[in-house]
Amino acid sequence: MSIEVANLSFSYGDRLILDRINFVAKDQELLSILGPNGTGKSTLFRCILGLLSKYKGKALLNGRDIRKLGIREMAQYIAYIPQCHYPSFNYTVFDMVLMGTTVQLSTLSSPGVKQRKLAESALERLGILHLKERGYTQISGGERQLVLMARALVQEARILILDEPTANLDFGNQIRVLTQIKSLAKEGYTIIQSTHNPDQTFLFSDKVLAMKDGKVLALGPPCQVFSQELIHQLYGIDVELQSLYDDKARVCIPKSIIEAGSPQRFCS
Ligand SMILES: Nc1ncnc2c1ncn2[C@@H]1O[C@H](COP(=O)(O)OP(=O)(O)OP(=O)(O)O)[C@@H](O)[C@H]1O
Repeated sequence: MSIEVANLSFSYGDRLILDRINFVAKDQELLSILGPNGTGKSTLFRCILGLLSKYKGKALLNGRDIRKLGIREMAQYIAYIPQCHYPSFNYTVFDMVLMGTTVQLSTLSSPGVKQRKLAESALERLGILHLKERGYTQISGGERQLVLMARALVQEARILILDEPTANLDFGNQIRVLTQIKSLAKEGYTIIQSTHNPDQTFLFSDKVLAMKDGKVLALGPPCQVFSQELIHQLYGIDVELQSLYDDKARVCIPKSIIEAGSPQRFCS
């Protein structure tokens, strides 16, 4: 399954937010979108999902205009995890996940043994089976994010669009979730995520789209895209980019902090 965005531009009123965005995400690919706050990442997702439809250019799913897909068809292909999610009712975690299976069911039928097993195994895969009977509104923000991830998995859509999936997670869960996301891509999913962490983006992504002020600054494999200049362009921060483990990892070290550090703090 592929998502292609071609010359997509979008404005809120007369304020241009997205300016001729182009990229393709294919199956077995984890594409990470990196860019400062307010640069248009969520807006881009909302355009791709057809939640904002008055854009110029194209957003295509396997060559088809996504705006022409019905809601049900869309849910069969694309699962979306937004940045924030506030349910109005305190469903149990298990029911929240089970709701993700409804797209597989015909009208008026309810989830059965197969769907319940799917929900259990998704909770297990993400290490949150112990939360199963808890109320969704009574768990932490990070735990909720993991539940939404489980719900996206049981939807069995082959394209995942994830808006900052690790934003509220502790370091261990960030790595666990990114590892799961990466392994889903290897299994054949097409995954597009937004992120604010350059080091993790380098480590986990197959492709990176760097954007600022609604424009694409760079697009390509992390080893080609990542540079000190790019980080400076994106965030206005001077970094030293340290390459580790035969360039399997690159770590951004803010120069100003190192240069200003006292001998005591840095134990030298
Ligand atoms: N409904 C709206 N009406 C008008 N402007 C909006 C609306 N939603 C977002 N914006 C503006 O559009 C721009 C892009 O917002 P968007 O949420 O897409 O950025 P983002 O890159 O996802 O940011 P972040 O990393 O902080 O989540 C911002 O300047 C934002 O203030």
